[in-house]
Amino acid sequence: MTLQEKTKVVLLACGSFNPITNMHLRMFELARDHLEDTGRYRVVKGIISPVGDSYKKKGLIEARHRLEMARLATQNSDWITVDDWESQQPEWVETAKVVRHHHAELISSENNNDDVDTVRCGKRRKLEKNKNICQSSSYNKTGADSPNLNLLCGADVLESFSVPNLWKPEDIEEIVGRYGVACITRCGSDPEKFINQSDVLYKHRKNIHVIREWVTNEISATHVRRALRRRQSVRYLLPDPVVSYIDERSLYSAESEQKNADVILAPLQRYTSTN
Ligand SMILES: Nc1ncnc2c1ncn2[C@@H]1O[C@H](COP(=O)(O)OP(=O)(O)OP(=O)(O)O)[C@@H](O)[C@H]1O
Ligand SMILES: O=C(O)c1ccc[n+]([C@@H]2O[C@H](COP(=O)([O-])O)[C@@H](O)[C@H]2O)c1
Repeated sequence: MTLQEKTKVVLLACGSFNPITNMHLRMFELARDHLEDTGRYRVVKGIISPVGDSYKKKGLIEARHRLEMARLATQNSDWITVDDWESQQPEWVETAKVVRHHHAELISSENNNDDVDTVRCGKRRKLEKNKNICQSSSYNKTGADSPNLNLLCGADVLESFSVPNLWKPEDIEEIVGRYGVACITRCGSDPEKFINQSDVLYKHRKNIHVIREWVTNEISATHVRRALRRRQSVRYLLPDPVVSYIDERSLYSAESEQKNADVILAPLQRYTSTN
């Protein structure tokens, strides 16, 4: 298969990123390697979409800080970018809607003959040095292929599909059926088993790429926040500029961890109240 015949893929990661960790960045690299190793895909862009404050997760600090940390973490990447559309919405937005929004943007960039790979991350000069992406950009202009948007997530998110009142069944169907998922394994997770046990996931199993992280790595934002509260070092768990950003503002404390402590998570609140 020639480069031009490969399907272009954009990876979209939705989450709290409270704060962004090295594992969040690694997810993108793992997924790109895995998809490109199949010989069928070209991963042209990664998007990080931090959730808005109205998600109301316990300990969630303000989106402006989470966005800034994500920007600092990706400032040297030539393909991963941070998008604030989701976090700017006045209410919490279902992930299916976030995926739909980014897919529509992608299609509209293609239709406008924009350079999909560079138009929204503003790193044109750097990207043009990348031969693969440069070739894929010129190919876009022919309109001959249409890009896929895959939701990039850890196995915990896939497994959360079965939590009652957390996800709407039609949203799950849309995400896996219409767009597709790139799922990174986590310690203690068994995504293949989970897919087999779920009728909707099994039906769309060809759209779910399970990507094994062989160097099991349980860096989690929860662990990072806990270490920060205990004044322990988080260096090498997070990019250095993110560590400095947190330290300079003392962003995480016992007090910040109590944010939303008595509030119900937005999706649970929304779906429980409409049942
Ligand atoms: N160690 C990890 N391995 C695989 N996926 C991960 C890992 N850490 C985070 N992710 C994934 O990154 C995405 C964003 O996750 P999120 O911001 O909730 O990170 P988190 O570290 O799991 O957060 P928290 O500990 O606050 O729940 C999710 O899809 C999540 O599954
Ligand atoms: O769309 C939904 O129904 C839905 C239900 C629960 C969670 N999500 C999204 O999944 C992500 C989970 O992030 P986190 O930090 O709670 O693991 C976050 O982006 C949420 O908006 C989405």
